[in-house]
Amino acid sequence: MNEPFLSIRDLHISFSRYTPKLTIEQITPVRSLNIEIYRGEILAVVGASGSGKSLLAHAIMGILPSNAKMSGEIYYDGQPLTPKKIKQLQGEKIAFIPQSINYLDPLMKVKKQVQIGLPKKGKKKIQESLFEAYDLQKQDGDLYPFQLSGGMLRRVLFATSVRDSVKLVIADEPTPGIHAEALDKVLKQLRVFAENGMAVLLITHDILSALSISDRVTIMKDGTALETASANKFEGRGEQLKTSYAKALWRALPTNDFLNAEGLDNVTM
Ligand SMILES: Nc1ncnc2c1ncn2[C@@H]1O[C@H](COP(=O)(O)OP(=O)(O)OP(=O)(O)O)[C@@H](O)[C@H]1O
Ligand code: NI
Repeated sequence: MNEPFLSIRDLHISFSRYTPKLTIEQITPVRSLNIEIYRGEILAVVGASGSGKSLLAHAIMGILPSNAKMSGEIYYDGQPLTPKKIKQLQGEKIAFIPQSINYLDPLMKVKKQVQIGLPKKGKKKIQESLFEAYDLQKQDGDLYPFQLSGGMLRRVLFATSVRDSVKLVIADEPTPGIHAEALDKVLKQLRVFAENGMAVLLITHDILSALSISDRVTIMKDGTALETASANKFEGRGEQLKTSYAKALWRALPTNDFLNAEGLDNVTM
Protein backbone atom coordinates (compact mmCIF):
# COMPACT_ATOMS: atom_id res chain seq x y z
CA MET A 1 0.00 0.00 0.00
CA ASN A 2 1.20 3.54 -0.64
CA GLU A 3 2.14 5.96 2.13
CA PRO A 4 -0.61 7.72 4.06
CA PHE A 5 -0.94 11.36 3.07
CA LEU A 6 -1.80 12.40 6.59
CA SER A 7 -0.78 10.33 9.53
CA ILE A 8 -1.62 10.99 13.16
CA ARG A 9 0.31 9.02 15.71
CA ASP A 10 -0.45 8.64 19.37
CA LEU A 11 -2.18 12.00 19.67
CA HIS A 12 -3.11 13.15 23.17
CA ILE A 13 -4.83 16.45 23.95
CA SER A 14 -5.31 17.56 27.57
CA PHE A 15 -6.71 20.56 29.38
CA SER A 16 -6.29 21.71 32.95
CA ARG A 17 -9.43 23.01 34.51
CA TYR A 18 -10.73 24.12 37.87
CA THR A 19 -13.09 21.83 39.72
CA PRO A 20 -15.99 23.34 41.70
CA LYS A 21 -13.72 22.96 44.75
CA LEU A 22 -11.11 25.11 42.98
CA THR A 23 -8.55 22.36 42.72
CA ILE A 24 -7.06 21.83 39.28
CA GLU A 25 -7.78 18.65 37.40
CA GLN A 26 -6.54 17.45 34.08
CA ILE A 27 -8.86 16.05 31.42
CA THR A 28 -7.61 14.25 28.32
CA PRO A 29 -10.42 14.30 25.76
CA VAL A 30 -8.15 12.89 23.02
CA ARG A 31 -5.91 9.95 23.86
CA SER A 32 -3.72 7.47 21.98
CA LEU A 33 -5.38 8.47 18.75
CA ASN A 34 -3.97 7.01 15.53
CA ILE A 35 -5.43 7.91 12.15
CA GLU A 36 -4.17 7.62 8.60
CA ILE A 37 -5.69 9.18 5.51
CA TYR A 38 -4.63 8.28 1.99
CA ARG A 39 -4.75 10.30 -1.21
CA GLY A 40 -7.96 9.84 -3.13
CA GLU A 41 -10.03 8.57 -0.22
CA ILE A 42 -12.68 9.88 2.10
CA LEU A 43 -12.09 8.85 5.68
CA ALA A 44 -15.11 9.56 7.86
CA VAL A 45 -14.59 10.02 11.57
CA VAL A 46 -17.85 9.42 13.38
CA GLY A 47 -18.54 9.59 17.07
CA ALA A 48 -20.85 11.00 19.70
CA SER A 49 -20.76 14.62 20.80
CA GLY A 50 -17.71 15.21 22.97
CA SER A 51 -15.73 12.27 21.61
CA GLY A 52 -12.94 14.59 20.46
CA LYS A 53 -13.62 14.90 16.73
CA SER A 54 -13.27 18.67 16.47
CA LEU A 55 -10.17 18.64 18.67
CA LEU A 56 -8.62 16.23 16.18
CA ALA A 57 -9.37 18.66 13.33
CA HIS A 58 -8.06 21.61 15.34
CA ALA A 59 -4.88 19.73 16.22
CA ILE A 60 -4.19 19.11 12.53
CA MET A 61 -4.91 22.74 11.70
CA GLY A 62 -2.76 24.00 14.58
CA ILE A 63 -5.64 25.94 16.11
CA LEU A 64 -6.08 24.26 19.50
CA PRO A 65 -6.88 26.71 22.29
CA SER A 66 -3.77 28.03 24.02
CA ASN A 67 -4.55 26.14 27.25
CA ALA A 68 -4.53 22.80 25.42
CA LYS A 69 -1.53 20.50 25.80
CA MET A 70 -0.84 18.25 22.87
CA SER A 71 1.53 15.34 22.36
CA GLY A 72 1.99 12.92 19.50
CA GLU A 73 2.99 13.29 15.89
CA ILE A 74 1.25 14.57 12.79
CA TYR A 75 2.83 13.82 9.42
CA TYR A 76 1.72 15.48 6.21
CA ASP A 77 3.01 13.96 2.98
CA GLY A 78 5.82 12.26 4.90
CA GLN A 79 6.93 15.42 6.74
CA PRO A 80 6.17 16.55 10.29
CA LEU A 81 3.36 19.08 10.23
CA THR A 82 4.80 21.93 12.28
CA PRO A 83 2.88 25.12 13.17
CA LYS A 84 5.04 26.98 10.65
CA LYS A 85 4.30 24.45 7.92
CA ILE A 86 0.57 24.46 8.58
CA LYS A 87 0.53 28.25 8.10
CA GLN A 88 2.12 27.80 4.68
CA LEU A 89 -0.26 25.05 3.66
CA GLN A 90 -3.52 26.40 4.98
CA GLY A 91 -5.91 27.57 2.31
CA GLU A 92 -3.48 26.68 -0.47
CA LYS A 93 -2.99 22.94 0.15
CA ILE A 94 -5.17 22.22 3.15
CA ALA A 95 -8.79 23.30 3.23
CA PHE A 96 -10.59 23.36 6.55
CA ILE A 97 -14.36 23.62 6.75
CA PRO A 98 -14.95 24.36 10.42
CA GLN A 99 -17.91 23.17 12.45
CA SER A 100 -18.66 26.61 13.79
CA ILE A 101 -19.94 29.26 11.43
CA ASN A 102 -18.31 31.78 13.77
CA TYR A 103 -15.18 31.30 11.70
CA LEU A 104 -16.66 33.63 9.09
CA ASP A 105 -15.80 37.31 9.49
CA PRO A 106 -19.01 38.99 10.70
CA LEU A 107 -18.02 42.33 9.17
CA MET A 108 -17.20 41.17 5.66
CA LYS A 109 -19.68 40.55 2.85
CA VAL A 110 -19.83 36.85 2.16
CA LYS A 111 -18.81 37.17 -1.49
CA LYS A 112 -15.56 38.83 -0.39
CA GLN A 113 -14.89 35.96 2.02
CA VAL A 114 -15.36 33.41 -0.73
CA GLN A 115 -12.99 35.40 -2.95
CA ILE A 116 -10.14 35.26 -0.41
CA GLY A 117 -7.37 33.08 -1.77
CA LEU A 118 -8.82 32.80 -5.26
CA PRO A 119 -6.53 33.82 -8.12
CA LYS A 120 -6.58 37.61 -8.50
CA LYS A 121 -7.59 37.36 -12.12
CA GLY A 122 -11.09 35.96 -12.39
CA LYS A 123 -11.83 35.65 -8.68
CA LYS A 124 -15.22 37.33 -9.07
CA LYS A 125 -16.19 34.88 -11.80
CA ILE A 126 -15.01 31.87 -9.82
CA GLN A 127 -16.86 33.09 -6.73
CA GLU A 128 -20.04 33.48 -8.76
CA SER A 129 -19.76 29.99 -10.17
CA LEU A 130 -19.12 28.61 -6.66
CA PHE A 131 -22.28 30.35 -5.50
CA GLU A 132 -24.18 28.76 -8.32
CA ALA A 133 -22.73 25.34 -7.54
CA TYR A 134 -23.86 25.64 -3.92
CA ASP A 135 -27.34 26.99 -4.65
CA LEU A 136 -26.66 30.50 -3.44
CA GLN A 137 -28.17 33.47 -5.22
CA LYS A 138 -25.91 36.09 -6.75
CA GLN A 139 -27.38 38.80 -4.50
CA ASP A 140 -26.67 36.70 -1.38
CA GLY A 141 -23.03 37.66 -1.88
CA ASP A 142 -23.76 41.22 -0.79
CA LEU A 143 -25.07 40.05 2.56
CA TYR A 144 -23.17 39.76 5.82
CA PRO A 145 -23.01 36.42 7.66
CA PHE A 146 -25.72 37.39 10.19
CA GLN A 147 -28.17 37.93 7.32
CA LEU A 148 -27.91 34.35 6.06
CA SER A 149 -29.47 31.20 7.48
CA GLY A 150 -27.30 28.56 9.14
CA GLY A 151 -27.66 26.26 6.16
CA MET A 152 -26.63 29.00 3.73
CA LEU A 153 -23.63 29.86 5.88
CA ARG A 154 -22.51 26.24 5.83
CA ARG A 155 -22.61 26.35 2.06
CA VAL A 156 -20.60 29.58 2.07
CA LEU A 157 -18.02 27.89 4.30
CA PHE A 158 -17.90 25.02 1.89
CA ALA A 159 -17.46 27.36 -1.08
CA THR A 160 -14.62 29.19 0.67
CA SER A 161 -12.65 25.96 0.91
CA VAL A 162 -12.64 24.96 -2.73
CA ARG A 163 -9.34 25.54 -4.52
CA ASP A 164 -7.73 23.50 -7.27
CA SER A 165 -4.44 23.45 -5.40
CA VAL A 166 -5.91 21.77 -2.31
CA LYS A 167 -4.56 18.33 -1.38
CA LEU A 168 -6.25 17.73 1.96
CA VAL A 169 -9.81 18.63 2.90
CA ILE A 170 -10.95 18.56 6.50
CA ALA A 171 -14.69 19.02 6.84
CA ASP A 172 -15.98 19.22 10.42
CA GLU A 173 -19.73 18.55 10.42
CA PRO A 174 -20.34 20.28 7.09
CA THR A 175 -23.94 19.17 6.84
CA PRO A 176 -26.14 20.12 9.84
CA GLY A 177 -28.98 22.48 9.09
CA ILE A 178 -28.93 22.03 5.36
CA HIS A 179 -31.81 20.56 3.41
CA ALA A 180 -31.63 17.11 1.80
CA GLU A 181 -30.77 18.32 -1.68
CA ALA A 182 -27.93 20.55 -0.49
CA LEU A 183 -26.71 17.74 1.77
CA ASP A 184 -26.48 15.50 -1.22
CA LYS A 185 -24.52 18.16 -3.11
CA VAL A 186 -22.05 18.69 -0.30
CA LEU A 187 -21.44 14.95 0.06
CA LYS A 188 -21.08 14.48 -3.68
CA GLN A 189 -18.64 17.36 -3.78
CA LEU A 190 -16.49 15.62 -1.16
CA ARG A 191 -16.54 12.56 -3.40
CA VAL A 192 -15.38 14.68 -6.34
CA PHE A 193 -12.52 16.03 -4.21
CA ALA A 194 -11.43 12.47 -3.43
CA GLU A 195 -11.74 11.40 -7.03
CA ASN A 196 -9.45 14.29 -7.96
CA GLY A 197 -6.84 12.75 -5.68
CA MET A 198 -7.39 14.82 -2.56
CA ALA A 199 -7.37 13.19 0.86
CA VAL A 200 -10.66 13.97 2.59
CA LEU A 201 -11.36 13.81 6.31
CA LEU A 202 -15.08 14.04 6.98
CA ILE A 203 -16.09 14.53 10.59
CA THR A 204 -19.72 13.83 11.33
CA HIS A 205 -22.33 12.45 13.72
CA ASP A 206 -24.23 11.08 10.82
CA ILE A 207 -22.97 7.58 10.20
CA LEU A 208 -25.43 6.90 7.39
CA SER A 209 -24.32 9.86 5.27
CA ALA A 210 -20.74 9.00 6.13
CA LEU A 211 -21.21 5.45 4.90
CA SER A 212 -22.93 6.63 1.75
CA ILE A 213 -19.80 8.37 0.45
CA SER A 214 -16.76 7.32 2.47
CA ASP A 215 -14.18 4.68 1.70
CA ARG A 216 -13.33 4.01 5.32
CA VAL A 217 -14.92 4.92 8.60
CA THR A 218 -13.21 5.47 11.95
CA ILE A 219 -15.40 5.18 15.00
CA MET A 220 -14.28 7.48 17.75
CA LYS A 221 -15.24 7.05 21.37
CA ASP A 222 -13.89 8.92 24.39
CA GLY A 223 -11.09 10.48 22.39
CA THR A 224 -9.69 7.42 20.71
CA ALA A 225 -10.24 5.51 17.47
CA LEU A 226 -12.04 2.32 18.50
CA GLU A 227 -12.21 0.83 15.07
CA THR A 228 -11.48 1.75 11.47
CA ALA A 229 -13.24 -0.30 8.81
CA SER A 230 -13.98 -0.09 5.10
CA ALA A 231 -17.44 1.35 4.54
CA ASN A 232 -18.54 -1.90 2.90
CA LYS A 233 -17.95 -3.78 6.18
CA PHE A 234 -21.00 -2.03 7.58
CA GLU A 235 -23.63 -4.43 6.35
CA GLY A 236 -25.93 -7.18 7.54
CA ARG A 237 -25.76 -7.47 11.28
CA GLY A 238 -22.25 -6.06 11.38
CA GLU A 239 -20.55 -9.45 11.43
CA GLN A 240 -17.50 -8.03 9.67
CA LEU A 241 -16.93 -5.33 12.27
CA LYS A 242 -14.45 -6.05 15.01
CA THR A 243 -15.58 -4.24 18.13
CA SER A 244 -18.91 -4.77 19.83
CA TYR A 245 -19.31 -0.99 20.01
CA ALA A 246 -19.09 -0.65 16.22
CA LYS A 247 -21.50 -3.55 15.77
CA ALA A 248 -23.98 -2.05 18.23
CA LEU A 249 -23.68 1.38 16.63
CA TRP A 250 -24.42 -0.12 13.25
CA ARG A 251 -27.33 -2.22 14.46
CA ALA A 252 -28.82 0.72 16.30
CA LEU A 253 -29.39 2.72 13.13
CA PRO A 254 -33.02 3.36 12.22
CA THR A 255 -32.61 1.49 8.95
CA ASN A 256 -31.50 -1.55 10.94
CA ASP A 257 -34.59 -1.44 13.15
CA PHE A 258 -32.72 -0.12 16.18
CA LEU A 259 -31.60 -3.65 17.01
CA ASN A 260 -29.81 -3.67 20.31
CA ALA A 261 -29.97 0.11 20.60
CA GLU A 262 -30.53 -0.05 24.33
CA GLY A 263 -27.21 -1.85 24.79
CA LEU A 264 -25.14 0.87 23.14
CA ASP A 265 -24.13 2.62 26.36
CA ASN A 266 -23.00 -0.60 27.94
CA VAL A 267 -20.98 -2.16 25.18
CA THR A 268 -17.26 -2.33 25.65
CA MET A 269 -14.51 -3.01 23.18
N1 LIG B 1 -11.26 24.62 25.21
C1 LIG B 1 -11.53 23.52 25.95
N2 LIG B 1 -11.27 23.48 27.27
C2 LIG B 1 -11.52 22.38 28.01
N3 LIG B 1 -12.04 21.24 27.49
C3 LIG B 1 -12.32 21.21 26.20
C4 LIG B 1 -12.10 22.34 25.34
N4 LIG B 1 -12.46 22.02 24.07
C5 LIG B 1 -12.91 20.75 24.15
N5 LIG B 1 -12.83 20.26 25.41
C6 LIG B 1 -13.21 18.93 25.86
O1 LIG B 1 -13.01 18.02 24.80
C7 LIG B 1 -14.17 17.26 24.54
C8 LIG B 1 -14.24 16.96 23.05
O2 LIG B 1 -14.50 18.14 22.35
P1 LIG B 1 -14.75 18.15 20.77
O3 LIG B 1 -15.19 19.53 20.42
O4 LIG B 1 -13.56 17.63 20.07
O5 LIG B 1 -15.95 17.11 20.62
P2 LIG B 1 -16.71 16.67 19.27
O6 LIG B 1 -16.55 15.21 19.14
O7 LIG B 1 -16.28 17.54 18.15
O8 LIG B 1 -18.24 16.98 19.67
P3 LIG B 1 -19.43 17.55 18.73
O9 LIG B 1 -19.91 16.35 17.96
O10 LIG B 1 -20.44 18.01 19.73
O11 LIG B 1 -18.91 18.63 17.88
C9 LIG B 1 -15.29 18.12 25.08
O12 LIG B 1 -16.37 17.33 25.52
C10 LIG B 1 -14.66 18.82 26.25
O13 LIG B 1 -14.72 18.01 27.40
NI1 NI C 1 -17.22 18.88 16.97
